[in-house]
Amino acid sequence: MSSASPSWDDARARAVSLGAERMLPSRPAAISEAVGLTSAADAHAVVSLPIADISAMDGWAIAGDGPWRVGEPVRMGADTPSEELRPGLARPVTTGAVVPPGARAVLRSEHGATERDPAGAELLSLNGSGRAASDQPAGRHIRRAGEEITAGELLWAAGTILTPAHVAFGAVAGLDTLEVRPLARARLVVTGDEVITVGAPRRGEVRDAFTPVFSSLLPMLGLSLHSGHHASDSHAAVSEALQHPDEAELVITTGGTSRGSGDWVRHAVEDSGGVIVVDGVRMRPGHPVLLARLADGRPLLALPGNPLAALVCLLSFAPALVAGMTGGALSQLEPLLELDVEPIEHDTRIIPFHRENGRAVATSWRGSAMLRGLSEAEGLAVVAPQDAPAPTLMLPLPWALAARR
Ligand SMILES: Nc1nc2c(c(=O)[nH]1)N[C@H]1C(S)=C(S)[C@@H](COP(=O)(O)OP(=O)(O)OC[C@H]3O[C@@H](n4cnc5c(N)ncnc54)[C@H](O)[C@@H]3O)O[C@H]1N2
Ligand code: MOO
Repeated sequence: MSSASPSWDDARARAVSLGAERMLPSRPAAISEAVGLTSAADAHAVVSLPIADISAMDGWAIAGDGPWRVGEPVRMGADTPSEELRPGLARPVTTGAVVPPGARAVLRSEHGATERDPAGAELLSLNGSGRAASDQPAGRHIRRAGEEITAGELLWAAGTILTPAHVAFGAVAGLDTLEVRPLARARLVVTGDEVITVGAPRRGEVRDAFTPVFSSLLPMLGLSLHSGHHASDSHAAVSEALQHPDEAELVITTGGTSRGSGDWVRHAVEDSGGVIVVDGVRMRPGHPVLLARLADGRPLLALPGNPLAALVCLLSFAPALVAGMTGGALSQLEPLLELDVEPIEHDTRIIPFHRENGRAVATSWRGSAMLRGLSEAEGLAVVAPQDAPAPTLMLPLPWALAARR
């Protein structure tokens, strides 16, 4: 970490700007493929919801006062009733059926009873519970056309990350294709001569913590894993890995960020014509993290090798890069009340926490090489430094909801 290292907040803002230099091009996508992508344009309802006045209950559309003479059932589908329902008439409807013009209300099936008159016509009257409920004021159980949204109204704004709820809403409002920005593809470069990828490590080795999780973790952050590489701890190997041309829009490295004899990322960036944009961050863990613009213009997020530090930095800065690349912004973090952690002087502390009896408790397993605390965590507490006091915030874990039942 150099003396010019930014605060955690400043580094996140710089990551957004770095990403915005390489905004992803937009493309049309089928709505069924849009969850997790970013909307590149404002989206508008094609139809009003509901599209017509429809019944909210199974029962009868009624006009005037009862008893009512019962006509043909209204059928579901595009063949909608056009004939005026005159006072004294009723037509059976199911939930969602278009009510005929002239209908005053829908009488739900529990509240009416039918019988045949001597001439064989079907007559509908309120039954006991219908009379007790006095349930037929005008408009009762009719969902009015456009009561949720009208055709042409905004569904969501450009820059929105599309959730299953957006996609379901867009589908019922008549959309088939959306203009989106796709997931940015990341090239992952894991460095370290001691890092092994299978089996139990021997003394002096460590098992790679990152390769097994990045392919599923990156999509939770708006990225996809384009390719994974393992580079040994040499200037040549790390330089080659950083300069390798491919379709990835950004590069993520792990390890080799500090200033030891085996740490080559900083040199490899600079010697190949890249520019370090953030040289360490005033945060613990994770202070050696780097952000750079590679010689070919692609952003680089260089994560420290210690596993907790690396994942904390990934969760801190990858969403910021993605926000920049997709024309979005970082959302405000929620305050995390009642967490008892001492701030430190200059650095933001980021600590996994879980809840015990409803209270947030910081993990004891908070060492930057430890994953034990993170594996039990519900979120990360972001504790502002003493020299810039601010409320403790919660950085969500993207997998936390999926881990609950
Ligand atoms: N003289 C100093 N030494 C260190 C400082 C410092 O400020 N001055 N900072 C320490 C901190 S904090 C961190 S974090 C690390 C960052 O180091 P690097 O990014 O250079 O990472 P490495 O040295 O390559 O590895 C650190 C540690 O993590 C293990 N590791 C690496 N890759 C993996 C992997 N894929 N899976 C699991 N574990 C991994 C590696 O074996 C080391 O134990 O620097 C400190 N030193
Ligand atoms: O900053 Mo290091 O990342 O504490 O482990």
